[in-house]
Amino acid sequence: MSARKLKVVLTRRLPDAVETRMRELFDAELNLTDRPMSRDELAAALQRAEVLAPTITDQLDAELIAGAGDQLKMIANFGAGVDHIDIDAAVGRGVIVTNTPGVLTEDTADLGMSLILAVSRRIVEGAGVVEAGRFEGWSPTWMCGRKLWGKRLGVVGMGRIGQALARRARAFGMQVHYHNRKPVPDMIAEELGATWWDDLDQMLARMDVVSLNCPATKETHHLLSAERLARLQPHAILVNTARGELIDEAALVEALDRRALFGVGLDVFENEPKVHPGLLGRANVVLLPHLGSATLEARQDMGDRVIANIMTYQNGHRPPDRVIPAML
Ligand SMILES: NC(=O)C1=CN([C@@H]2O[C@H](COP(=O)(O)OP(=O)(O)OC[C@H]3O[C@@H](n4cnc5c(N)ncnc54)[C@H](O)[C@@H]3O)[C@@H](O)[C@H]2O)C=CC1
Ligand SMILES: O=C(O)C(=O)CO
Repeated sequence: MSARKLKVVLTRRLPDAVETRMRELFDAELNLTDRPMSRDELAAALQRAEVLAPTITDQLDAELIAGAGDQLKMIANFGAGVDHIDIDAAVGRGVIVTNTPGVLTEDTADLGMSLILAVSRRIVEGAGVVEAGRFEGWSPTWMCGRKLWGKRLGVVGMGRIGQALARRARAFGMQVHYHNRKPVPDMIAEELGATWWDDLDQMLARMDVVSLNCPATKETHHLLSAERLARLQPHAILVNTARGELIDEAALVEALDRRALFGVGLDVFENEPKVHPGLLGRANVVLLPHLGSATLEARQDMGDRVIANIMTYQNGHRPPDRVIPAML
């Protein structure tokens, strides 16, 4: 391939070092305002970019992709999840889509474990009591949460992050169970002492903690429907660091109203950044603003990964993180 630099359009600010490197390597157009692009702005960017480098909040649906100019060759996503991109539409037009898996795995798993700990041990609620000056002294029966040691964790989606979470949970003495499209290789199952459940409904009914770690796809939309939420045990904890669309949020609020769960920890929401009002103000619900990959290190690594994908393409090779419809 020629030494000509590719025209790369970034939809948001990225870490400084990533932007600097992008400018060195490519004909990079930065979004210095950091204001998310409107649909019209995205459509216009798709008319001039050879490579669009969007983030997970840019909705690139079939209509937008169909309207892209012929110069568009690649969508190099800053983020692991690609549910905001119509992959079929892109691939159908010969546009390569890449993402940034792996480099945010440990950080997102840390956050998942933090949510499990925060909900089970009532950490946010307890901190609020002290902060409000309402701590009146230790009591044998006050503010008791749930023990994790020896309890069952059910991971839904035993991929990179699911496995990294399972490793952490093992260190906390939990027994690992999982539901995945297919069982993980024996070596990994053995390392994690993990039990595979073909039937999600059956697994949900037996877990003490359930963590969602699969991508948002047509198949996983409202995977935790009202019916499935009703299968959870009343002492169960539900944590979601994957995508909000996996849970029917209105049904979750009803389940919380019925005290059908011990507690919930969410990093992602169905209509992000909107949060269902019924989730707010509850002592047993911990809500975070989509912080899974929010470490300086992960964000730098994600940027490096975007650059590696574009560079590989610019050099005439197959980008390492190419997303193909069959993977989803
Ligand atoms: N909160 C945050 O900031 C972050 C959230 N994420 C989300 O986490 C998701 C998972 O990321 P990775 O672990 O890196 O992906 P991955 O591709 O390594 O793992 C996903 C797993 O889910 C499984 N899966 C897919 N469909 C399923 C279904 N219908 N039922 C059961 N299992 C199913 C796959 O077989 C795979 O094992 C991403 O797609 C993204 O949406 C990723 C990074 C950060
Ligand atoms: O990468 C992703 O999919 C996220 O949700 C944020 O890093």
